[in-house]
Amino acid sequence: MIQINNVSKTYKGKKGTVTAVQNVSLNIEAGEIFGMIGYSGAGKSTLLRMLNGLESPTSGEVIINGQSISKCSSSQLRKARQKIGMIFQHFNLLWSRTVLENILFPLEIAKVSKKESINRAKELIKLVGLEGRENAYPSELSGGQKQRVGIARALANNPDVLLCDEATSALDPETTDSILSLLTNINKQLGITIILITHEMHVIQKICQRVAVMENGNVVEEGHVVDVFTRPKQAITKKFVTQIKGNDEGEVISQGDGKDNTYKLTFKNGQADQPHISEVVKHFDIEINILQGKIVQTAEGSYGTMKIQLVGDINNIKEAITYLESKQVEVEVA
Ligand SMILES: Nc1ncnc2c1ncn2[C@@H]1O[C@H](COP(=O)(O)OP(=O)(O)OP(=O)(O)O)[C@@H](O)[C@H]1O
Repeated sequence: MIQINNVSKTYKGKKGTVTAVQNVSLNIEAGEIFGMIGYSGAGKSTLLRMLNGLESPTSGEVIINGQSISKCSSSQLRKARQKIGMIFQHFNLLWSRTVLENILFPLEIAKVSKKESINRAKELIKLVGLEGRENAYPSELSGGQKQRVGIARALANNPDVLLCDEATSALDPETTDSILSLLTNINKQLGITIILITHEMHVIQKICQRVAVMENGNVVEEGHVVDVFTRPKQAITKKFVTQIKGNDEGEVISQGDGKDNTYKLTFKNGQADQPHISEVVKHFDIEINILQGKIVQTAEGSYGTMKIQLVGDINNIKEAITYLESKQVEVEVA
């Protein structure tokens, strides 16, 4: 649905040229929640703004639903933007307008009739959970409520895509979670493709199916969230994953006996919820000492890692490992 083909963006300033985005190529599927994570200055905002033509690439092309955003005329771009909603870290609401009037604004620009606009705005107010606050001004709302107005306004023209620019960075953790749940519901109910940028791995963990990691204008790693979490390749990705998992693989339960029979198990795709360990104990004549373990929940199901010691006959241990692997549990010598 969204193709980012070899896109670069450079800015020329007094101090020379800054390359904000460098040769980025990504494909985002319809209906996905796709996250881009990186530290400040990594190029996330620039890349996101190229998706709705707020910035144009120095080279490369952005195609949404078959239409080249980077090469279309300004009138085509205005029309295309109606199908690409955007929400912002600082909400960008019109302070002199009420909640209802803020949501009506994009409908006025799209020249939708007054009656239809009011019906649509009321529907959206219900969708984002702001019933009863229609006539409040932004200054009378909490941060979470302001972002709900931002979301309703972004959805006014029934977009196919919603771009989220650090949409929860100004919110406390609880409000962040409620806004992320709202975005998940919108994605499920309306089938809207969501692309979000963030510097918080928690946001990626909570709602994204796939993630791209950005550093110095480049996408350095990309994949399904569970895969990136369980097998981060780049140093920067490992740092982000540490935000969620901590520095170790979980709580140390036992030190073991120091013998060379320790294995690391990785459970993915919902396998963390299955009783594989107790099955192994039941069916194979071996003992298992659990040394360390951790389970993490993501939008795509839970995954976990566990360090165990297998004690018993070597052939039984081999059979137990084969059994675990047949259940899609990854086993490696720790
Ligand atoms: N309009 C501009 N003119 C010049 N340089 C710019 C401009 N916009 C961004 N940059 C530079 O491009 C690089 C990437 O910035 P960008 O805002 O895309 O990063 P980011 O990952 O979104 O970071 P942040 O979260 O801090 O906004 C930075 O070095 C920034 O200074």
